Amino acid sequence: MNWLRNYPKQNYHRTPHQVMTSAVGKNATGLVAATFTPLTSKGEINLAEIGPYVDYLLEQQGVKSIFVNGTTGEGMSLTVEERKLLAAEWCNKAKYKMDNVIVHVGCLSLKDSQELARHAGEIGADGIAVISPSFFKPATADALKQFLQEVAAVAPAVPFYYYHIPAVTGVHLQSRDVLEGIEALIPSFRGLKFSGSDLMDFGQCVSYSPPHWSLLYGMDEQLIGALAMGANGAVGSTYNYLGSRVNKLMSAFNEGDLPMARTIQFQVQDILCYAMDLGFDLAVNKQLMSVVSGLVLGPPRLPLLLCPLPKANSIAQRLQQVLGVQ
Ligand SMILES: CC(=O)N[C@@H]([C@@H](O)[C@H](O)[C@H](O)CO)[C@@H](O)CC(=O)C(=O)O
Repeated sequence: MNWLRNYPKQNYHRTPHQVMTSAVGKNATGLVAATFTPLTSKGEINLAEIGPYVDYLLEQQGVKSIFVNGTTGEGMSLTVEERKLLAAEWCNKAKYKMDNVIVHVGCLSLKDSQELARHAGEIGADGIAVISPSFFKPATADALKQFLQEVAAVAPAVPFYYYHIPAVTGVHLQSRDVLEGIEALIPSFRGLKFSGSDLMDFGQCVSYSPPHWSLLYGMDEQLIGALAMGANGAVGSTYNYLGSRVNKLMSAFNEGDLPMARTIQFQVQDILCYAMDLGFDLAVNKQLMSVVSGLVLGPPRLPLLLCPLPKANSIAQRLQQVLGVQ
């Protein structure tokens, strides 16, 4: 009995971690790196670094799916034109190599979101994701669903994901309310990227979801909790440089080796606690990725400020110490 909220009961008997194939495209599962956007030292997008970035993720981290132009990619700080050029280059370089390229197309303007969604369909993206508008915020889940529906409608053949990240958008609508009846509005709807800490809301989303949706979790520090709730995969910034270790966490979890999965989760937490004590934001995260990977990712875009190198070096050192422990 669902006594938490008064939702109509669904009877999907969903098997955790398994996603059925769907009529529209393929679903994203497993580990997905939310990519940083390479910029030149002058702050222009640096497309030349994208090919090496894709190869780094595949060869050094064993990460086969990416989520581009999202929060980590500073998507909301880029122009529509820049986002198109970046999305096209990520798709081009990942083609035949990666499993999934999901392009985040959310904007404050519905028209801009539609333009990016249409473009993502044209360049062969495997999926699109949309965040809630956050300046004028939707008053209700229905208002948000109308916005999502209008974006999805211009790219009906592209799998669509709703992207929930309340700490950044300030939109605290329950995702479960957003999912209610959504496939009737958006036939291409294929899942949720949930970057919130409310595991009860996430659990209710899993409980409601049909087997052909993917439920992807986005708070890297507590992934194991979401896996226990039935997440099909994870999207996050730290998988850029911790992907190889977190792949082991996922395998351990799937094999029922909870002590191992927990050990790795605690290692991720150790690194993040260390970083947070020093002050951890996207600018620090981006610099850390440059230090760890050797990729030239450049500065963040204003209003974010460049992270001093010694700070990123110090976190990278901690990361090496922690990863040295098997
Ligand atoms: C607020 C934020 O940036 N969250 C990250 C996490 O990966 C986050 O960096 C990590 O859990 C460390 O706190 C992702 O959820 C963001 C993300 O997937 C994206 O870039 O779209």
